[in-house]
Amino acid sequence: MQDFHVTRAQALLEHAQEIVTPSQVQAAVGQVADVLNERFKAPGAGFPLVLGVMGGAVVFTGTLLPQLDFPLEFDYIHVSRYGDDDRGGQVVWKVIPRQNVAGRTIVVLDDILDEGETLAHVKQRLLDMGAAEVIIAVFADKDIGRNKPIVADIVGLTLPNAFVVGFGMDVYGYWRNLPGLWAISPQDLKPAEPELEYPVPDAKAS
Ligand SMILES: O=P(O)(O)OC[C@H]1O[C@H](OP(=O)(O)OP(=O)(O)O)[C@H](O)[C@@H]1O
Ligand SMILES: Nc1nc2[nH]cnc2c(=O)[nH]1
Repeated sequence: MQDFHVTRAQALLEHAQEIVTPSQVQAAVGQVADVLNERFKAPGAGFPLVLGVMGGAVVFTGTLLPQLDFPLEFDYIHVSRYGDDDRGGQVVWKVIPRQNVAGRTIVVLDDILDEGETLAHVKQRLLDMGAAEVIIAVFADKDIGRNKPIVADIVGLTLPNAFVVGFGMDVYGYWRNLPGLWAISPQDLKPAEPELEYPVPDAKAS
């Protein structure tokens, strides 16, 4: 069983292409830190609650936090839309915000803004809970060639429209630990579900 995972993980990486080197990754995180430090350096800029969106943001969050030089409070939320798949589905909350967010400035950290469904949902939930301001900072924004339901306030780097792994991002649970970013070969992604030609009859009717 363990051999199966090792072989599968290695095969996925063998066909993948490195698109962002580890040093480019670090430079992008540094840029996000600079923008946040500038934003919160002024006296009276506030005491933000920084929320990392687990699990993908774990590496981005851990790399960024020590580069922030202003007083902050940290916690995490856990939301998933992809699970172990390479396509998004419903947004599933695993850990909701535990700190009181009412009246606070919240900085949300996530690894990637892809179709934007996850962060649009997160932002709306925080605003519904009374957050005064929600600043969205993402390590990467994917260029998907169409409008998204949310725009990030701070972006480390922009990625081409490919399924990427590394720096916290996984493919089928593998390779969150890579220090650079790799584009998975389309041949290794699951084929799309075929469109149904006929509607499935409702089992409860009849
Ligand atoms: O913009 P979207 O299309 O909504 O996708 C972006 C989300 O997808 C990833 O999470 P995922 O659901 O894969 O969970 P994970 O963080 O545990 O990997 C990533 O961490 C973002 O939160
Ligand atoms: N690993 C990974 N997770 C994602 N979630 C949304 N887009 C992506 C992606 O390109 N890679």
